Amino acid sequence: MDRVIRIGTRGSALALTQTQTVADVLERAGAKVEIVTVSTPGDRSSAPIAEIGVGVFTSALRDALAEGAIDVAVHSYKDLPTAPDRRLSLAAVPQREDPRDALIARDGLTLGELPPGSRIGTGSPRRAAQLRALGFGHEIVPIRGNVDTRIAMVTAGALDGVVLARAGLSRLGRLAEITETLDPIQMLPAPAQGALAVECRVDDVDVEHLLQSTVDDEATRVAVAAERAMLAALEAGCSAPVGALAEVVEDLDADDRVVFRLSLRGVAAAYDANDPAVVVDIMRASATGDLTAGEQLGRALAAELLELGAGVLSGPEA
Ligand SMILES: NCc1[nH]cc(CCC(=O)O)c1CC(=O)O
Repeated sequence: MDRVIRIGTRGSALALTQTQTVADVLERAGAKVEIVTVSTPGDRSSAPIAEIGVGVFTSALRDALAEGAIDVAVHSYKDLPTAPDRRLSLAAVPQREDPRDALIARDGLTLGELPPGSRIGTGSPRRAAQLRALGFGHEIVPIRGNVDTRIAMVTAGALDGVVLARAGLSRLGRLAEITETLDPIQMLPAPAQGALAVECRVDDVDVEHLLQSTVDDEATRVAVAAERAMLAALEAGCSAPVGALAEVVEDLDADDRVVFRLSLRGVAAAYDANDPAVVVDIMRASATGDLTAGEQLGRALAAELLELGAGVLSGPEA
């Protein structure tokens, strides 16, 4: 392909590094690329995400792509709304980084070592609900800002710890500051955490084929599809807490032959109808299914979580 492929990204350090990894793969495949920074309302506002809505980081990038200002958009997959954008093709999902959350705390401490009343910063209802459910008696402090800003709150002593995606810390070269990587048994990550979504225009078949043949990772795509199907089936149009993690695992079939299956774990909250931030209980469930039926597995797990009581709690008079 002779044309220069313009790859659009947000301007944060995190977005720029993850976009560079996609640009590197394309360049190694012989393509000519150029990185274009697009400013989004999510970058300009410091209001809580629950107020400004999902899609604040991704819709400006999607519009720029659909309008032809860029040819490829690289998103943090977990920031993409579940509703498809018919103007675009999700051409590639690169190999995922470690999807787990991580704690950066004062004095090298882990969650269990931080005393009751310790101030833990997170802006994520999912992380807040799971932190509370651990029963350590920590105070959850709502925060926003980029990764550097959040870590600085611990360094400056305003917080005892912050919980962040390990993948983001890895991409920014800050893994050494992690004091505990949180086991998914305690803290299930956001659906698609650690994964990127690489989009092009739906009619740009040259770029679509290039992305599919160079950047896409089949195992990641399958796992993330299951997690996102679970999320979509649980979504009631608010940013209520949902966590999910799908992994390809080895299993034995009836004849003791090794087969690969998809394991999916999920967590969802029962929350107040008037205020999704008021979480009354959280439910966990898990299931294993066929590698080719990830989305079905995701929907089945969502149904199980709803059965257990996840979702909007109706008031006594409702
Ligand atoms: N919510 C913002 C966001 N979107 C993607 C990442 C990290 C990288 C990733 O999960 O792919 C982060 C920061 C964080 O949650 O700590």
